[in-house]
Amino acid sequence: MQPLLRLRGVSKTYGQVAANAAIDLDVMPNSIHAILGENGAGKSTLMKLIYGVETADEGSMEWNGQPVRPGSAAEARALGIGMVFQHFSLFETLTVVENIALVVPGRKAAIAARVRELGARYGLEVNPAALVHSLSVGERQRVEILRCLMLEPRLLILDEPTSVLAPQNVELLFQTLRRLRDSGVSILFISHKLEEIRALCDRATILRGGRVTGEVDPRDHSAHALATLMIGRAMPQPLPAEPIAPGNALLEITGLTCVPEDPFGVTLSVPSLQVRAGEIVGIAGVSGNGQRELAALISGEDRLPLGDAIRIKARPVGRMGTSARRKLGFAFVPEDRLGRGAVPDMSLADNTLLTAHRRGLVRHGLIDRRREAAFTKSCMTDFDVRASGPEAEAGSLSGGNLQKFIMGREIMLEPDLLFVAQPTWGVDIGAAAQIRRRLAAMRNAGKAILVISEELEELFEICDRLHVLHHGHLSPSLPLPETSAEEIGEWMIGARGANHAA
Ligand SMILES: Nc1ncnc2c1ncn2[C@@H]1O[C@H](COP(=O)(O)OP(=O)(O)OP(=O)(O)O)[C@@H](O)[C@H]1O
Repeated sequence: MQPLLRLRGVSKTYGQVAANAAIDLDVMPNSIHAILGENGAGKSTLMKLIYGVETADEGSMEWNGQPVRPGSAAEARALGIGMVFQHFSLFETLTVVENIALVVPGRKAAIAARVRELGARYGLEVNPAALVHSLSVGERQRVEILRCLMLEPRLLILDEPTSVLAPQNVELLFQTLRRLRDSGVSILFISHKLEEIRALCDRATILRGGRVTGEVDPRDHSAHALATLMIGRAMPQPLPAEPIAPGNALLEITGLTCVPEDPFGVTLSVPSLQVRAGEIVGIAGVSGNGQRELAALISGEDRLPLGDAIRIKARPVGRMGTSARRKLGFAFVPEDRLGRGAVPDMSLADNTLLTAHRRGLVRHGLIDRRREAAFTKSCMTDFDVRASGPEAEAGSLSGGNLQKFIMGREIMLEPDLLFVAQPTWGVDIGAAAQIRRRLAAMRNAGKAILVISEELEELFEICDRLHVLHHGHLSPSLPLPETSAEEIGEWMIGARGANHAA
């Protein structure tokens, strides 16, 4: 059978980095084909070459047996290739429909109707009239997927589409993808979740250091075997939590209710949340249930009219900005890596300075470049951030490497209280295990950590207690390991607690 897409000897170099080296790839019709590899292995680069947003230095591409060389995304779309990016490409100040109308022809009312119809059919519900900046990361991803589906592609490229979807939506998406495959659409699927790949894909190409190192049917291999093929070494083991008695509450939220100014925002109600020294507390829940609003209030990006509802180290901080809170020994990693976590067109060294300037990197009002470089380098070494050096632009890093850098930078500040949203989003499984070990080590050393994550397994691995956020309401504290995943799942869908009783 003729492949739908055939690549031969495709290479792409950025400066010194061979992001793709002599890649051969055949994507068959009616196939869901995974691309596997560690952070920085070259997966996104390869997809960008296929989608025409980057140009290969060498090699050939055939589409249905015909040589092609898409020079832009529009040309790729005209061929029938669609792509959902890892980093969102939506305009924040436009509505969902307006964003879609930029690439999908038709009247806005008709587009809105299709958004609703496709959303309901595929479990990708989103309000067509909502402004994108008011949407959670998960909801934005839904918009990106919907926009692609509307163009009825023959090949759909999905770069980590499930990283921000709730488990039940992942299953719905998979049903969608299988249906698409059966109707003649092939799918290129990038994910770090190996069980997902085994459940969904019929082919997997493995990349390491920009080269193809294997091609397998993932259904014939265990997740462990796939991981070993991918990273070429054994996985780090979880660090056990030491039995220590938690100390003082370093973060306390009591009786917080907050109605957002944004009409599409979520109203928050947090009766009680405490994070004490020597414990990791998790907040589970499906994205879009108030995580963004809660994170902004805890970090200080949004402020409260009265300070009292949120306390850090017993000080009311509700009216304080982020830098005043950081001065108290607080650090945080926002979920939006490229928007709030890092400035893409600044070097890693300068991005270090954004939050680490207090650690002796600025003296007498002058930046100490040597110390700045040293701090950045040790962050890169410690957290295995693969990039050319401290001068690399943040935006040139692969998604997972940028996440490792931001996590590393904040952990290296040695805060007493660390707050992280989606700590391992987009990070490969080896590096994710490493990050969880670092968080566990901080806890064992008596630090207080609050983690928002959509990955229940991750929360179960590292947390002492969990809360669940549903429709903006925070559940009571649920101890681990006594609480089952099923019980948490019930809180997540509102089958327990106040929302249920109402
Ligand atoms: N625009 C760019 N400028 C410089 N280097 C780049 C650029 N884009 C990618 N690279 C480098 O090419 C390599 C491959 O990156 P790529 O994003 O393709 O990796 P990936 O496998 O998709 O990783 P991840 O799983 O973290 O998303 C990395 O070393 C990255 O730093």
